[in-house]
Amino acid sequence: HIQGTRWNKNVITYIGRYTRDLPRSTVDSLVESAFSVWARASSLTFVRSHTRNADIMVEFHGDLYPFDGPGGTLAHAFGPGLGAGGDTHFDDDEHWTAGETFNLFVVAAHEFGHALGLKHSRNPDSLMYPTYRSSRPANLLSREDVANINALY
Ligand SMILES: COc1ccc(S(=O)(=O)[C@H](CC(=O)O)C(F)F)cc1
Ligand SMILES: [Zn+2]
Ligand SMILES: [Zn+2]
Repeated sequence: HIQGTRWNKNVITYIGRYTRDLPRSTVDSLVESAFSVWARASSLTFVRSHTRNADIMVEFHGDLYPFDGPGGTLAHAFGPGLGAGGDTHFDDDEHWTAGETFNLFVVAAHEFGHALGLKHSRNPDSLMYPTYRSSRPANLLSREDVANINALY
């Protein structure tokens, strides 16, 4: 993945595609909530765009461009940059839910961390810890996550 360092702006646009697992309105609200996790903790704002030249393209892919079937890699994201930079893809071979496994909000919040330039954390309490756990605390971000996004922006 093209791992950039950071976006050189604070207003970041995104445009979303959909999965058959959930209603479109649910995907919209889970994606928006996942962005707001980072917006609340930083000086960043996220604006949904309706033109294809958004910074972050949120996609679901599986069949044509398979990830690895159910389980394994759930999603991946490109680091900040032009073109594919920031784009975030979810494995549509997973079962995406608004509740248990796999929770789209939790996975999206983690991926958007990568799309903003964050790497993995070794702290199991951090959102940026590389392992998915459905039982997430209410406050998704650890103090380390908040410190890391503010060190970058
Ligand atoms: C908490 O959010 C996630 C945890 C683990 C993953 S993952 O298992 O898909 C991970 C991909 C990633 O760290 O983004 C693995 F390397 F494939 C995605 C989101
Ligand atoms: Zn992809
Ligand atoms: Zn990750």
